[in-house]
Amino acid sequence: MLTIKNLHASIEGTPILKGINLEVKPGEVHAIMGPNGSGKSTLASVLAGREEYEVTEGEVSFKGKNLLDLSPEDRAREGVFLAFQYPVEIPGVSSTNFLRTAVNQVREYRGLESLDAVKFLSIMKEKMKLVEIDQKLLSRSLNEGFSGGEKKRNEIFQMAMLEPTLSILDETDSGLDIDALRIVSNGVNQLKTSENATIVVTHYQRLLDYIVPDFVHVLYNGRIVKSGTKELALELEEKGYDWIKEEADAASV
Ligand SMILES: Nc1ncnc2c1ncn2[C@@H]1O[C@H](COP(=O)(O)OP(=O)(O)OP(=O)(O)O)[C@@H](O)[C@H]1O
Repeated sequence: MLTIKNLHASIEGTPILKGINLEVKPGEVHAIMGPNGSGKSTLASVLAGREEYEVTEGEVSFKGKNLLDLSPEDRAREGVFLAFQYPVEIPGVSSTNFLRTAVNQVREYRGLESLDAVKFLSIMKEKMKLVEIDQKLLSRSLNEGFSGGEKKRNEIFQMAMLEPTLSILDETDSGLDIDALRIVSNGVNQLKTSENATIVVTHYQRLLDYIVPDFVHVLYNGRIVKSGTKELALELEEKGYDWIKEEADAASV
């Protein structure tokens, strides 16, 4: 579904991603871990098409198309969803209106008919249960004044509504209380099918007890320097990153 080959990307002339290779197949969950500043959010942003980043080398194919050729909007329409590390506030636009527009745009792109208000609200009610989100929150301006945890929960609610093929969750666990972590993770798990895939960027092994990954990758200095199964996350929790940094630094000399 997603094939990343030798991806290099820079921001303001500074190289951040220095040759990422990754293959994600339908039905898989991949966790990306790694020290602060290693490039995890940059990778998520480059995949979503954020324009501050310049891809200087490499290829990304998504469902057989060249992802890098598509605008951020078309990537979303194709089914790429990025849950932000810091969700943006959009004053004056209610979550409900924002989502109805987004959902209908995606449906139009996929050749499906638009949802009228009644149908939209009934789907919304069903998905609200999934992430236990309050209706009151959704009638407020998008993310405006939402607590950190409410923003994250709302991101997963948006994901539930948009039914993406590839979801990229950038530190969705940060700022969540213990119950919210469980609720958000349950939501992600229930949205999992054999056709879609998830990339979870996280610092904490704890999240991976809930969202169990098929693969864990360690990003360091703009490259994936180690990949393994969920046991790798446990090993990192126990041993930290120094041993991986040493291995990677020794290999690059
Ligand atoms: N405008 C910029 N100019 C130069 N360097 C930048 C710029 N924006 C980001 N960076 C650098 O890019 C590197 C990668 O950042 P990124 O946010 O992708 O890391 P991360 O792995 O997600 O980190 P964290 O775990 O702290 O969230 C960091 O060293 C950061 O300082």
